Amino acid sequence: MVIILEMKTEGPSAWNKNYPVADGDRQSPIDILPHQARHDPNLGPIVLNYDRCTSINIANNGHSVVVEFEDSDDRSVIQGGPLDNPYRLKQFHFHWGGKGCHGSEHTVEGNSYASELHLVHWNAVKFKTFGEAASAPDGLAVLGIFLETGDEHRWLHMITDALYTVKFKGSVTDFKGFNPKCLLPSSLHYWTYLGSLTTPPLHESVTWIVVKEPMIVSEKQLGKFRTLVFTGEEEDERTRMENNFRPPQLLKGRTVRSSN
Ligand SMILES: COc1cccc(N2C=Cc3cc(S(N)(=O)=O)sc3S2(=O)=O)c1
Ligand SMILES: [Zn+2]
Repeated sequence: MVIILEMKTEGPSAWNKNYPVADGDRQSPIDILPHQARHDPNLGPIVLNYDRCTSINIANNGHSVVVEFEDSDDRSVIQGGPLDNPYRLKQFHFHWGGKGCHGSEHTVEGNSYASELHLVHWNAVKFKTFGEAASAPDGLAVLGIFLETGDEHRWLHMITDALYTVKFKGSVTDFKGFNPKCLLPSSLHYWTYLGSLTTPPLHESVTWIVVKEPMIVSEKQLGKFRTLVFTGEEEDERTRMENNFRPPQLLKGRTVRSSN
């Protein structure tokens, strides 16, 4: 008798088995309804001080491609908007779909974008380490930027040209001198709400700041993200890295505020 144990990696709908917080009251992402967002005149502009940021490496962590930053001091921070103090840039990564499909995590009136960039920052004023901040209600601030397909993005090639070096899960290569400010759209008007990490451990520790204006990238540039694989080089399988997004979660009475 042959017993075949199919060890399928379980998707977002099964996360609540190992992470009960998946069914919590402030989960992310969400569907944003602009007309139901509360315009809050007290919400100031987002201020990004990235001029002295220090990128370290680019990696494939088996879920996404991540660029890590030096965060031992306040050399690159986000502040203003809904934040009470500066939050340090730790890393950024992307979520995307399959060919021709959409892959953003947040949606706007039920509409997805092709992809979504997350710039992850932590509250080093209140917490000693990123790990401590990542599990505290006011520990993280993630700036979300939608990616829409259109013309080629003039600076995104600096990332897509490096993707072949991190094709496999667990690969890391040097990635110095990159400033993510070059990826931002011209306007930083935003929606903000209290939410969570969108992948396990799904900690409800994120003040989300979702920028309204998408950055425009070409289909060709986006296609390069799909040359990555979820699997390690030593594994037999080569599972294309795509559709690494969590679908929208219940709002559960939360208010989304709009900068204007
Ligand atoms: C102890 O907590 C830790 C320690 C190390 C890493 C993480 N993370 C895991 C998932 C995750 C998901 C993010 S998203 N898509 O909402 O922007 S950001 C992020 S993380 O903070 O890097 C948490
Ligand atoms: Zn993310």
